[in-house]
Amino acid sequence: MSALDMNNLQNSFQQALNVSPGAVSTSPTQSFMNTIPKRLENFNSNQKALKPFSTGDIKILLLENVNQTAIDIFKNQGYQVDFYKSSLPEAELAEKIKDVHAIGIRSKTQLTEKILQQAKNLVVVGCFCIGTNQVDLAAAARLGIAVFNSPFSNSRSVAELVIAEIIILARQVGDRSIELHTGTWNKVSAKCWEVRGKTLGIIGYGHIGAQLSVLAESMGLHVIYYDIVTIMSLGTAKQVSTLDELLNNSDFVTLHVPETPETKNILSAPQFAAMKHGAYVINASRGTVVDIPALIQAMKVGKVAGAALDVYPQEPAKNGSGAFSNELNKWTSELVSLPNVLLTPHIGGSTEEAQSSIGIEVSTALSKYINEGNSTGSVNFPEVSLRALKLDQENTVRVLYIHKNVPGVLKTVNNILSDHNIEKQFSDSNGEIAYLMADISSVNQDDIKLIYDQLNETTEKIRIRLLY
Ligand SMILES: NC(=O)c1ccc[n+]([C@@H]2O[C@H](COP(=O)([O-])OP(=O)(O)OC[C@H]3O[C@@H](n4cnc5c(N)ncnc54)[C@H](O)[C@@H]3O)[C@@H](O)[C@H]2O)c1
Ligand SMILES: O=C(O)CC[C@@H](O)C(=O)O
Repeated sequence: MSALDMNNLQNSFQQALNVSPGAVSTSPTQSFMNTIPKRLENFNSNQKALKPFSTGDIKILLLENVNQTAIDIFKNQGYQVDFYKSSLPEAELAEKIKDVHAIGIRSKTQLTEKILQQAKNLVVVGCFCIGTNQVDLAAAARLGIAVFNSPFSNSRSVAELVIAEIIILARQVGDRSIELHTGTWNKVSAKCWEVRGKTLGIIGYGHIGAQLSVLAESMGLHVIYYDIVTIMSLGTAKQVSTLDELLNNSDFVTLHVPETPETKNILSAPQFAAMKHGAYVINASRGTVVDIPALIQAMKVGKVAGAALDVYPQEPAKNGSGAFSNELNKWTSELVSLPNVLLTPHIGGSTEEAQSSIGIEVSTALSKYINEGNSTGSVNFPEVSLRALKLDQENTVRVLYIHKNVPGVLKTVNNILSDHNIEKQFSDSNGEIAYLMADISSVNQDDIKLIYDQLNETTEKIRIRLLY
């Protein structure tokens, strides 16, 4: 197809884009055509650089100080990048997200259904972290918005922090350091312990729990773990069948579970009562999993001898003095007054290594989804991908059709596509939605307009994207 044809097609689809914003990504504009030589350096010689339209049209909003590696990768794709070091207040987020095609967040930004419904052009969300509880995944799927995260790039960082905290709590290093910073020399060994031979209880034996298990055993700790699924143990770690069994037998209890309705206050007064006297509690998962007022009470009576917290029910939107206060969590001043309490500002995954690999991993996944429709690794979409189109496949269009997962859709869609030459096709479903990807060859400008118009009339469509 000539560049002139592309332009004509672009213009006609631009009207479509205006009529149903976000319903279609159209052919590349002339600006895209001019950038093909540059883009080809990213692809092997005969792979076609698939773009929804001129990448200069793609707008990406990055919040919460997403790593520079991601900014570089998106800019290298030619996308427009709008970057903020912090999360945004809801009203400002609603304004900024209105016309972007992709948004990158970390753990603070809440992408509710209400916010997502206002993002008319949004096709993809990147959680530059592990947790995805901050996104209404089901609502995103219903709106045809794919969500990607980084499933384990910061697991090691969290595990190393927890190992450090086990020792710091057992030796009361935090208090000794604070005392010495203020001139007090307090050389004591009372209630200070080696960790070798002690028992670490891990609640949630996933990526982080397992990493921690190996590190803990190398320090001479015995490891037991509780999980809602049966998981093969590493080393000599043992899975226990109830949470109570873990609590009764652990000297250190650490939480590595996601934020779910079931994990809310998984440690509260009854659980603290079930613990060994003088046990230690570590939480680097989500702030909602520990009932902190109950923890404070357990510490006041000596049942819990120390605690390390990296996450909190409410956390500041950005760095700054005075940000962590009773206004945010009413028990703050009580918590900070307790001895042997180690508080960190959600830095479990905050290492150069973790943030750099997360930036690369998630930005690459988003770029592949925007440019090729590849949803492999998505946390809320069917995982669909097709091999890349080749440069010599110039009259081929890639159809991306996200639809309600109801019977009869594939028949309708294939009736539309089978009037043309379907070179390859793949579809899969996941809960309420399904995703079909098809490469249609030997098409001209009229064919593509017809395919779009016919698909756009189907009642089950959620979102259509056409890529060249
Ligand atoms: N502090 C930080 O900076 C930081 C960094 C990374 C992850 N996190 C948090 O840690 C959590 C865990 O991370 P991960 O990568 O190990 O996740 P993961 O999904 O690999 O592992 C979570 C484990 O918890 C188990 N689980 C779920 N519900 C449970 C329950 N009710 N009781 C017991 N076990 C349960 C799961 O079966 C799974 O094995 C993430 O969801 C995230 O919220 C925090
Ligand atoms: O980097 C963050 O803000 C979140 C880190 C962590 O909680 C995660 O979910 O990976």
